[in-house]
Amino acid sequence: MRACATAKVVAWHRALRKALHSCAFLGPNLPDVWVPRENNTSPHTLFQETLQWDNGHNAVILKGKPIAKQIRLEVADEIRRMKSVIGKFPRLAVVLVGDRRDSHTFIHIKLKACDQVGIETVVAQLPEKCAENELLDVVSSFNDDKDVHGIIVQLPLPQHLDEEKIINVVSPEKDVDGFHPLNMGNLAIRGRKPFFVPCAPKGCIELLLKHGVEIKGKRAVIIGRSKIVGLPTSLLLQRHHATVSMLHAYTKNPEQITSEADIVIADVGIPHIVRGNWLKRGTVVIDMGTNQVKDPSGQGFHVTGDVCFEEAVKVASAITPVPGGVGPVTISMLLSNTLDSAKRAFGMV
Ligand SMILES: NC(=O)C1=CN([C@@H]2O[C@H](COP(=O)(O)OP(=O)(O)OC[C@H]3O[C@@H](n4cnc5c(N)ncnc54)[C@H](OP(=O)(O)O)[C@@H]3O)[C@@H](O)[C@H]2O)C=CC1
Ligand SMILES: Nc1nc(=O)c2c([nH]1)NC[C@@H]1CN(c3ccc(C(=O)N[C@@H](CCC(=O)O)C(=O)O)cc3)C=[N+]21
Repeated sequence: MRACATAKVVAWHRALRKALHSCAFLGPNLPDVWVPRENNTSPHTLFQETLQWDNGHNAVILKGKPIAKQIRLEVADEIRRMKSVIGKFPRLAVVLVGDRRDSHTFIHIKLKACDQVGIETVVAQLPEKCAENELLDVVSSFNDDKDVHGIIVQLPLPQHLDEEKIINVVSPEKDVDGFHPLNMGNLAIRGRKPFFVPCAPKGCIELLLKHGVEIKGKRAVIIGRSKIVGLPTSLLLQRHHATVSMLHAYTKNPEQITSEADIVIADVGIPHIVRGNWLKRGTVVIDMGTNQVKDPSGQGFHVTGDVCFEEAVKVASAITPVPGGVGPVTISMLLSNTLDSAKRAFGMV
């Protein structure tokens, strides 16, 4: 009886592997130099729009939405086949503490995207003043739940909670954010493969590659060194053989350093801190900033980047918009990481 059941499972897995064979891109994916997905049916020009100025300057607008959409279609397709062959699907656990309006917005975007591709979600919402042990227990219970394949703890956490302690408790094999020190450490060491690479940096590299921007040998400057974006982006760019400089709050004359860069990546969280005169003519600008600022009317909010787009677009050869640049690709990478995790749990890779 047991042998028969085992044979059936093996047959399922074989069938699923076969069914997935044509879609190689979503497996655990960190060669030393990360290549873009194989399903490259659309030339990168389809994702672009070029703005032309009277003085002959052109700037390509590096749109993220079409890239994000393509990834989502591919993820959805894999999940559909997974469901039909083995009757299983990925599940993501989302932990949200407190009531920050930006965290609520980001979680809403993530849950909606999961729903669209067939990833089931389970949300644990804790009050702002929750005890650290309460949060640790929630994370541990998701670690122990074999039907949960990915866990994210939305950051930042309220001040009284020790962020590092919480991140350390997330199982590295379910850490679809890629923030656990084991995953970050393996990303930092050349030749090693983390289970997961953080989503925003992955989105940034995907965007550059899909738009045909050469990284190897280029001078990249990252403004900001956070564990979510700046640090892992620097590690990924180094895997692609860029020469990377990191700028931070104590950097003197940042504009002088950025003006020597071929690629400038902003991850500060200060609206429009990067001005046109910080940039070399022809540079490529990736704006990771997603800052919610009040509308002039005082009624609502809108999202703006760390780069003064109106100035930068007149100098750069290519630039991401905010919104509609890296953000949507980041979300697609979360979907892709969650699918990878489920495939690993189901023995599909
Ligand atoms: N598009 C996407 O997918 C994502 C976007 N974001 C966005 O990125 C932005 C940054 O977020 P996050 O990384 O979490 O922020 P953090 O606050 O964690 O990090 C900000 C970084 O900016 C540096 N910094 C602060 N002030 C200056 C300054 N005047 N000059 C140079 N560097 C400075 C800090 O330096 P120091 O280390 O010295 O303090 C720090 O390293 C936010 O707008 C966020 O919403 C975040 C994640 C994903
Ligand atoms: N554990 C954890 N993981 C994260 O990945 C994480 C986090 N905490 N805390 C906050 C930051 C921020 N972040 C973004 C995700 C999507 C957009 C995004 O989709 N932006 C849209 C617009 C968003 C809007 O309209 O508000 C865009 O740029 O077009 C932006 C930013 C992930 N983060």
